[in-house]
Amino acid sequence: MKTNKSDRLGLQFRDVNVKVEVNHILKNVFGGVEPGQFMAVMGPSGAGKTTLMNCLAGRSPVTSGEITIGGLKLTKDLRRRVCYVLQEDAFFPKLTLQETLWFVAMIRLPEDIPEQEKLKKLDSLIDDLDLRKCLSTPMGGMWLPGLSGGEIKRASIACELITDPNIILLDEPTSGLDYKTAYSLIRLLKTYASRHQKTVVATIHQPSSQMFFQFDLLLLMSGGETLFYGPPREIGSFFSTAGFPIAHHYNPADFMLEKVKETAEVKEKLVQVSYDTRTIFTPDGQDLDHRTVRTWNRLLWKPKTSTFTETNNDTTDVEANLVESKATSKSHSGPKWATGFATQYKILTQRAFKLSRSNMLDKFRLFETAFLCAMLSLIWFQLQRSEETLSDRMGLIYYISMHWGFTPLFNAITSFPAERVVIYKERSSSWYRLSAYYLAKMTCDLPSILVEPLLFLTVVYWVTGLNNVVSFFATIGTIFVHTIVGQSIGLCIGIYAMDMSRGISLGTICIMFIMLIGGFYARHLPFWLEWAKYLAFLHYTFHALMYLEFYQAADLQCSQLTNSTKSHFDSCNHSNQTTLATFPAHDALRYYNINQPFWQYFLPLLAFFGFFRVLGYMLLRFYQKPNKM
Ligand SMILES: Nc1ncnc2c1ncn2[C@@H]1O[C@H](COP(=O)(O)OP(=O)(O)OP(=O)(O)O)[C@@H](O)[C@H]1O
Repeated sequence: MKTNKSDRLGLQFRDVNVKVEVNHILKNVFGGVEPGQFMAVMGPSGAGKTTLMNCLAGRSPVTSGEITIGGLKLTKDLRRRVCYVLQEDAFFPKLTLQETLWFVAMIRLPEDIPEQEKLKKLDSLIDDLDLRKCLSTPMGGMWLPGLSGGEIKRASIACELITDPNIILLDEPTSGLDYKTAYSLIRLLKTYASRHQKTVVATIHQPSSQMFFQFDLLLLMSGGETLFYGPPREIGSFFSTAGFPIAHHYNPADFMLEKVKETAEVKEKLVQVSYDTRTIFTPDGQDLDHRTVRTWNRLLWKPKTSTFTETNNDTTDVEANLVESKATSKSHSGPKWATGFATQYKILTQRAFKLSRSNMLDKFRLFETAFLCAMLSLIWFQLQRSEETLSDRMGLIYYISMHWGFTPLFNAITSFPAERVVIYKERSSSWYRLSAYYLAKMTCDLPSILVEPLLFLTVVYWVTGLNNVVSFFATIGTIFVHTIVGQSIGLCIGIYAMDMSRGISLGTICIMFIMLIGGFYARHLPFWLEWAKYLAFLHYTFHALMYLEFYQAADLQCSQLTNSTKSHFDSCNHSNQTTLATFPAHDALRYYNINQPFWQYFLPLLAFFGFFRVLGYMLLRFYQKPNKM
């Protein structure tokens, strides 16, 4: 990969303050890194490392201070030149590394780059990050074995490097890795930074001494302040000045982290020395002028006893960079997303299909459907068309409505929190439009949620002896819409709860409410609760299916009457026939108070579908919005 001068952008920050209410989290933090350099940010827990990284990435606002890239103030446009690899790696466990990287390349690289070129770029990145041998391994997760910790971390880095950013920020890239893997990751990043002239900043916890001296620069923080900023080899003289010389055999990283965590007096002494030894070096002896890149570049700690004075680039180079980077920044102020809506939709749909293919062919779910078919067929086998079996017929129809409304509702509640972390990460980095993701998800969920009711109805409808062919197809159509409504409500609950157990509790309340007022258990609700049935989608489906069952259906047999019993149907009571008396099926509709035409039950279902789909989108957009600049 060729690197031209304008691709070389350094990162500088000074007087960075972050206050949250009364907490002063960052206090006048400053530092800088040049292209080709690797700066490690270290400090004890709570020192403010992550807060600083969030600010440098433009994901958290600073209360005061300045962050510049190549001499330009960090703006939304320039943020695109910065990538941020988070500590948590969030991937879909079932996708292979190849599928994951392919998705990232296709969605994050600009539309005008031909696919072949995108794949070439990806190929060279795979080699740079040594990922070739595990391309066909699943990403893996808690329940699915997959990539190793080091490979996952390199995959996370690859997902960010694909866009060729100038500044690479990494939050604890080595945490959870063993010594050897951590060391080789740092070596790999350092080689990458110097080969491609990238600026790398990473927070690091407890590096080995071998790793410690790999860093070009070290920013040591404590209590939100910068204690030391300079090359790691200078840390010894910093601590010596403070009266805490580092023993030869000691790992300097361990030593400094232990020291800053010691007593309040030790910490105070270090802060004091930090201020006393702080000098700002300008090679030509000019007064410090923070407004120029020249001084930014030379803003280094210089312990008074130290001979350290040099940084990597000479001044003229940096100035040249500034001019070129300004031009580059203008040329990069394009649209917010690398790809258009149609491409995003296509790529997201392909990924969602890959993810849902296992659901569609899930043996357990197919077995569940087969078992249910068998149970219902046995219980309601070839129901007689008679007055006596009316309530059985109604029970069967209510069960079908309940099952195909509540199963997708529950599946959707649990499906969304499972992908929340991945979607959150991708949206935070503006990989795609929310609308493209939402539409793709809707499209891909359809086959997987419609296949099972189709199989189920094809068997159960005929085995139990429901109405006729026309009614069969209308029933399938109604159940499809009903299933999608159930899934839409489940999605809303899942998005709102964003947590599996909260979602399940909310879902259970919702299901109980819908079930009880749906029209089967209580045909006559108290007058003050009558309105509530209109909120239950099950009410409409149940009535629509009842309508389809008794509309233009064959007559039903009357009950055997005695002198003391009466039928619910006039035709039976007035019949002179002693055997085989029948009544018209539409009398059953009247008996159950189903007096509206079919469309009056069906249209509200469509309205439910539209309402909950829009609500789900709104919740994602405004209620579960990722943090952005
Ligand atoms: N939104 C917030 N409101 C109040 N305090 C906060 C907030 N965010 C962070 N802090 C506090 O600021 C301090 C710095 O947090 P930060 O996460 O940056 O530390 P860190 O150095 O990254 O720690 P670790 O190494 O444990 O991840 C902590 O004491 C933390 O409790």
